[in-house]
Amino acid sequence: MSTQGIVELTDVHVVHKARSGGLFTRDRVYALTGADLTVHPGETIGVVGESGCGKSTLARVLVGLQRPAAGTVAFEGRDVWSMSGAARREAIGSSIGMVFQDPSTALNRRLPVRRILRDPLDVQRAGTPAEREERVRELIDLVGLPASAADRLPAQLSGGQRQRVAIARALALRPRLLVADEPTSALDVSVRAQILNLLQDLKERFGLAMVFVSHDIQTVRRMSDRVVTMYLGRIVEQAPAGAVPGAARHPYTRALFSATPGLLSPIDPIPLTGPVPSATRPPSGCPFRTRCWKADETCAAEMPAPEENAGGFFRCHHPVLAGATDRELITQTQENS
Ligand SMILES: Nc1ncnc2c1ncn2[C@@H]1O[C@H](COP(=O)(O)OP(=O)(O)OP(=O)(O)O)[C@@H](O)[C@H]1O
Repeated sequence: MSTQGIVELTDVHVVHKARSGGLFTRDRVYALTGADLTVHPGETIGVVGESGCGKSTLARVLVGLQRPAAGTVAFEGRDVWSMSGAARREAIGSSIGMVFQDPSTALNRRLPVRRILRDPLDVQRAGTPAEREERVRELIDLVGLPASAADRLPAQLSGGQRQRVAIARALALRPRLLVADEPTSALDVSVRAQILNLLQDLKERFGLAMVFVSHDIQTVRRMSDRVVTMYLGRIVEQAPAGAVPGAARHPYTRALFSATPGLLSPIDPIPLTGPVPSATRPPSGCPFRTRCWKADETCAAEMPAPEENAGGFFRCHHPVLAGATDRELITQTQENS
């Protein structure tokens, strides 16, 4: 795609101080390493990977909440971390909204919904006070809440209604991109589909781009145009969602997807053996090598360079065959173990 991205990450690294028992230690957590990602107008990117692989960190970098240790984050072509704080907040507020996992903690519990939704409009001085009131009414309607919700406190709403408020707040300033970090995982199973449908409707209605972080691979695949696979702080593959898992070349993407019931032929999943290494001491070379049935000394020596595939890329010295079936992969696994 040649259009300018809404957000563009170039070689972004995030390193945290490690904590143990609430105290900082001398260790470093390599939460994000060398991330390159461009979010184009109108597309949905799904981010998958096991717990702790850096999905939330990536989401926080994309919305300007996390300053990288190195690399650049450009919004609409402008490097946001070289801007003043006020200019950055304005650039972020006008282009990106974020929905967090748990609306109970993301919303100010002392404020009624009307105030929660007015807050971003007041901060950015968006229109006259009367226009802001009108926008609040419009937002409540947009997310399918009754008008009476305006006067309620978050605690007086259900979990699903609270997440609708959080989505309305994220949309208040008419962003071009919505970043949703596990937006349904704190909700009752019965309302998850409604929230996903709402996000999908809003995306289509306003032509929003969306970055969708989830543990639920089926949902990611259904909602997304492009799937980004993360492992231990690295983006190891990007592929068109419709082509995953068949065209995915990274063994980790294949293993993740093969463990999802209903996606591939119903045979044993490709085993992911061994523990996930610590993000404070990632393995040399390819981070996945300690769990990969194809790893050899090359994998220990160097991180694979990105290789183009199906409109995306993968980073692997020994990629799986495009289109290989589960059974072939399992056979490869057995032959190589
Ligand atoms: N503020 C922080 N201080 C120290 N370490 C952190 C901090 N935030 C994240 N980490 C660590 O960075 C790594 C990436 O965390 P992140 O939350 O981005 O992963 P994730 O894939 O979103 O995980 P999950 O799916 O469990 O939410 C993990 O090892 C995590 O423990």
